[in-house]
Amino acid sequence: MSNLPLSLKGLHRDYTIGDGRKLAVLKGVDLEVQPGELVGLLGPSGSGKSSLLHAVGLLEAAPNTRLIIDGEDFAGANDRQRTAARLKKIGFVYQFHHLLPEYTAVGNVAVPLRILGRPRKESEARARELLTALGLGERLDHQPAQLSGGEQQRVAIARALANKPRLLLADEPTGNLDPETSTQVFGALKTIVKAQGVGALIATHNLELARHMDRVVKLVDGVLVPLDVHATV
Ligand SMILES: Nc1ncnc2c1ncn2[C@@H]1O[C@H](COP(=O)(O)OP(=O)(O)OP(=O)(O)O)[C@@H](O)[C@H]1O
Repeated sequence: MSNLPLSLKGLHRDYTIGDGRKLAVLKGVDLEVQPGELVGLLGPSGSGKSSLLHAVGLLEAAPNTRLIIDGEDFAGANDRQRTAARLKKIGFVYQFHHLLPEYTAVGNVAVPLRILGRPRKESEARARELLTALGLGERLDHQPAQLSGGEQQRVAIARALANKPRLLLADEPTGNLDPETSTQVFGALKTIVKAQGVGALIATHNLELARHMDRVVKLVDGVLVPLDVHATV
C-alpha cells in the first residue's frame, strides 16, 4: 500500500441539480502527491477544484474511489473516521484565514494540537517554532487584528502545519494578498513544506504562483491533465 501523502484513483463527483438531473463534475480523477512536493491545481471557475479538495480533504465520502492518504484508504470511511483523520493527517489553508480574533498568533496555531489533547506547553512550543520558521518570531503574541494580511496568512499556514500533517490542502492561499506579499507568503509555505516533507495540493487561478510549484495539473472536462506552466504565456 502506498505511503505517499496522497494517492487517488478514479474519483467521481456528481451533483443532483434542481430537476433531478445529474451534473457530472469529476469524471475519474487520478493524482499522486509525493512528500515535499507542491502540486498546483488549476482549472476555470466551476471546473471542480473545490469539489476535488473537499473529497481529498475527507469533508465528504468518496465511495468507489481509491483514496489513500499516508497509507490509509479512506474510500469506505465513515464520518467519524474521516473527522479523526482530518485532524491528524491533513492541514487546510483557505483564502481567508479564519483565525480566532481573541487568540494570539501562538494561541491560534496551538488550537489544533489542543484539540488533539496535547499539553498546552508542548502545543505552544510547537506553535512558536513554526511561527518563527515562517518569519513571525517577533509577532508571537499579536492578535490577528494587530497583524498584516500576509502575516495573518502565515499564521494560518502555521496552524495548518501544527499537527505535522502528511498532506496540506490549500484553496487560493494567497488569493486576497497583493502580488509581492503573495510571493513572500508562498515562499514561506514552500520552504516549510519542503523542510517537513509534507505533500501539498494548492488550488489557484494565479498562473504566476503556479510557476513556483513543482508540478501543475489542470481540471479539464472532469479529469486532470498535466500542464507545463513555463510554456504558457
Ligand atoms: N452542492 C452543489 N450542488 C450542485 N452543484 C454544485 C454543488 N457544488 C458545486 N456544484 C457545481 O459543481 C461545479 C464545480 O464546482 P466547484 O466549486 O468544485 O468548482 P471550482 O473549480 O472550485 O470553482 P471556483 O474556481 O469558482 O471556486 C460547478 O458547476 C458548481 O456549480
